[in-house]
Amino acid sequence: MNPLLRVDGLSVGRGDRVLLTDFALSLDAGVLLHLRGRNGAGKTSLLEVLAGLRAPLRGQVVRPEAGLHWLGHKNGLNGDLSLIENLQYWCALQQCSAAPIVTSLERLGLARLRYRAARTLSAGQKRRAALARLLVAPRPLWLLDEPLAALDVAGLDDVGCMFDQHLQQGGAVIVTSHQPLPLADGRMRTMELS
Ligand SMILES: Nc1ncnc2c1ncn2[C@@H]1O[C@H](COP(=O)(O)OP(=O)(O)OP(=O)(O)O)[C@@H](O)[C@H]1O
Repeated sequence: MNPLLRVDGLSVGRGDRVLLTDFALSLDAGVLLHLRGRNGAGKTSLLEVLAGLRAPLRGQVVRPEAGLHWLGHKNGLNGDLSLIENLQYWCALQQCSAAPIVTSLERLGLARLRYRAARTLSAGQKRRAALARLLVAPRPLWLLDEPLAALDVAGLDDVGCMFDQHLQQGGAVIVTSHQPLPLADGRMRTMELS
C-alpha cells in the first residue's frame, strides 16, 4: 500500500535561516504522527510546507490525491456568521454535502451553540468549531497545528474520538502539540524536531 504522505530530501527555511535539511517522512494510513520540539524548532514551518502553503527550499512532498485538511493556529471562522453558517460556507468551499454539519457540531459538543455568532464564543468553543470542520468534508490527511490549544478535558476526549475514528477509516494525522495527545496506542508515532 502506498503511504498517504511521502517526503524526500526536504529543506525548510524562514527568512535567511535554514530550519531543516534532508528531512524524509513516509506516513501510512492509520498512523498519527505527533510532531514535537521546542518553541521555534520549525514545527509550524514544516507543517505549512507539508500542506503546500509554503514552498520548500529543496525537496519533494507527495500528498494524497483525495486531499487534506489544514488547521493552523487561526480558527478561520467568520465572527459575524453563526456556527451553522460557518460550516455551510466551508461546505460550499469544499464542494461537499452539508448533511453532516449538525452531527459534526454535536460531536464537538457545540449543538446548542449552533445559531450563535462565532465571535461570541469562548476560545475553546471556537477551537472546537474549527475542529468540527474536519468532520464535514472527508479528507484522508489531517495536518493540525496545536489543535488542542484551549480545549478542556471533555474537548480532549472528543478530539481523541475523532482521531481514533479517522485512523480506523484509513486516514492519517500529523499533529504539533506541546501537550500529550488524547491517543496513546500502537498507531501513534512521535518525532522530535531539534
Ligand atoms: N515570518 C517569519 N519570518 C522570519 N522568521 C520567522 C517567521 N515566522 C517564524 N520565523 C522563525 O522560524 C523559526 C521556526 O518557527 P516555527 O513557527 O516554525 O516554529 P515552531 O516549532 O512551530 O514554534 P512554536 O512551538 O513556538 O509554535 C523560528 O526561529 C521563528 O523565529
